[in-house]
Amino acid sequence: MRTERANGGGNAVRRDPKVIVGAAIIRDGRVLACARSAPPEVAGMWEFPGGKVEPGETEPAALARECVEELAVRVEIGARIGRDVRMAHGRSVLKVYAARLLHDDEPQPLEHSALRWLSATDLDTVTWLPADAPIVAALRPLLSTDPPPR
Ligand SMILES: Nc1nc2c([nH]c(=O)n2[C@H]2C[C@H](O)[C@@H](COP(=O)(O)OP(=O)(O)OP(=O)(O)O)O2)c(=O)[nH]1
Repeated sequence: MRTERANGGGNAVRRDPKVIVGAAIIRDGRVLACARSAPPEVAGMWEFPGGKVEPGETEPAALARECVEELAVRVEIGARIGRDVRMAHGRSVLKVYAARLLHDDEPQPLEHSALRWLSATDLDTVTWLPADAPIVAALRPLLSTDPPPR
């Protein structure tokens, strides 16, 4: 969907919403949650790794790039999780994809203040960014309800 806004001459111009992609990296029935370190308004809230899709970039390519930049991991991108989530009064849209780690890469918190692997029963123990709520709900059935391995 596109949004309409008037330009300086009073004509309507169409502007596509900015696409933000997130990766729900799942390993052993747990999803990787990342605590934002900035900006201050959302620091300490949890999200899926990802970011803005750059011009000319596909959504999976953007996710692969962001996972290297933020976590130093290589990932395979899978199916969409949940629906498109409109943010910022429709100026941006969040799209989350399932992902799995490749080559036994281990995520490093290069840009986040903390990382956690969450099972279905752990999902509500962190405060997610508000836009992530429908994604978290859609993710829950895909995760383990088992207690963590000892
Ligand atoms: N990565 C990510 N961003 C999310 C999620 N949920 C959510 O509301 N957002 C919002 C927070 C930010 O306003 C925006 C993503 O911006 P960002 O700053 O992480 O993106 P980026 O890495 O491309 O940013 P930049 O370096 O270009 O500034 O989307 C989520 O689960 N993952």
